[in-house]
Amino acid sequence: MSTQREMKERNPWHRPVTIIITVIGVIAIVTLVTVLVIQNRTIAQKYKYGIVLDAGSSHTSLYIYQWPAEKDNNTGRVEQKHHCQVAGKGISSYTATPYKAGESLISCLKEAKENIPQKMHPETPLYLGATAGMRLLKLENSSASDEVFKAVEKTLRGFPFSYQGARLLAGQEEGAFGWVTVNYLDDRLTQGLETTGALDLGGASTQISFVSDEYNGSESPDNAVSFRLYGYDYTLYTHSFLCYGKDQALRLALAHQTKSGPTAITDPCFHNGYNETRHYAAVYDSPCVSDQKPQIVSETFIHLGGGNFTQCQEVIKSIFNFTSCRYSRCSFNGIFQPPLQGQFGAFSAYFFVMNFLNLTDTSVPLKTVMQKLSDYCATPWTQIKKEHDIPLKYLAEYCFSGTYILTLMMEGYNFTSETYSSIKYIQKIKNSDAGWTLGYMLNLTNMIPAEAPDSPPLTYTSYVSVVTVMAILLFVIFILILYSLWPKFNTEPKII
Ligand SMILES: Nc1ncnc2c1ncn2[C@@H]1O[C@H](COP(=O)(O)OP(=O)(O)O)[C@@H](O)[C@H]1O
Ligand SMILES: [Ca+2]
Repeated sequence: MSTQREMKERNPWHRPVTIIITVIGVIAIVTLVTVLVIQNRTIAQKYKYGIVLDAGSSHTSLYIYQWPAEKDNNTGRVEQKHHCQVAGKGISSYTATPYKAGESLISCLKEAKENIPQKMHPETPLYLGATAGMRLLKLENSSASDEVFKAVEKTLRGFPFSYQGARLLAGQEEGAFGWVTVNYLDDRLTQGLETTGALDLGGASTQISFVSDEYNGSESPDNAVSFRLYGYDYTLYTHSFLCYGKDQALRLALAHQTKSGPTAITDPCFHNGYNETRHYAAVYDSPCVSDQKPQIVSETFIHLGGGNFTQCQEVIKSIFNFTSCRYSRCSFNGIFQPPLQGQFGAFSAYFFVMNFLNLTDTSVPLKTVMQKLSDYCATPWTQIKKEHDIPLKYLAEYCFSGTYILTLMMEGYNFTSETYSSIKYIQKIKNSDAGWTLGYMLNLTNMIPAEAPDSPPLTYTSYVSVVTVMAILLFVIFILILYSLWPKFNTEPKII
């Protein structure tokens, strides 16, 4: 009995005061860690938003981006939250009724209102950028393009967002912002890693953008875009070929085949059995081909399919001009291009077309890719129609588009069977679409700083772990000190 009492008295853990201190200590640590975690999480859950409308030649898309509010103006990841495809054609097709170009955007803007918390609407920037369709319209009829912009602006101003303007993007901007998007999403810019080139194929224009050690902007300065991003300097080579998007390239190919004004053509880029009557006026209704219009023999011609990949390649080659180059080297049409360098991301129509054709795997030898495409082009139209349930207008064009893509890359840009594997067909990177819109918004909101921002030395997880471990350690030390002093505490009451 007395030994038990002695032991109890010697062991401080049996004293109520020790138990109370321990409980208080544990509560303190739990509270500290909980406060840390909750405090940080509440901030991280608050988002800011931005909206960009991509008014392309074939259609308009609305993108909503979001980023954590406290990482504003910092390296915080901006990501795509929502995408809405506007019904109908691109805004440049509404020349006869410009107000309808504005109206066409309403349903996507309403969707945007639903996808962004109401209290954030007034501080959400809203941008519209128009590309090659509007570039062509401006060339053709500049007052019509002004009317379309006015109509679109009127609609955009009618929404509660912070309207930042609707404008025509220059080809260099379209190429450069596509490059920024790809490299931002791949996290190459903050790290100063070797960048990825960007290949964008639209309906009316196509862009190529990459960094080459052999290009500093002195030769053909129009192709240079210089940036300082996160403390690293870049001089980008970029070029946008107007009329070489896949829809205008098809017009160029048709124009080449109807030079003499025939009543029928057998087009090797369309399937055997394909047979459509086309109006000369419709084919030549674009500034890309209007000057090549033959003296009209008849109003229409019959467009027949020949289904021959090799001959299709020859037709497509003839829409490129390789004869003149006043620089050290050129891609085509006398446009300077430095040697290709590094990896490339090929997006928008590059992806749609190659994905449809099941040809996105670039580790497959180019010869095999060409053989598969050749087989596809040689498949009769009746069989193609049976095998695929998509609108016939699009279905008919995949042989042409696939052949155009390979010819543009190999003959136009000078990729080889060796460098073909440096191309990756991409649609999205980490859930955000590859395209110029994200880069455009990052630039206009100053979200990519020129200098590397001062980042906290620890990541969030390491920070919480260090604080927790330190708190526990301090508590243990405190208890040990208390324990070592305990005999003194105990002796006095014993004497009494
Ligand atoms: N699912 C798809 N399959 C094939 N082509 C597509 C698909 N979706 C979009 N496209 C094509 O991608 C191109 C997009 O071009 P767009 O951005 O509208 O023009 P631009 O960039 O020249 O202004 C168009 O040729 C359009 O037909
Ligand atoms: Ca586009």
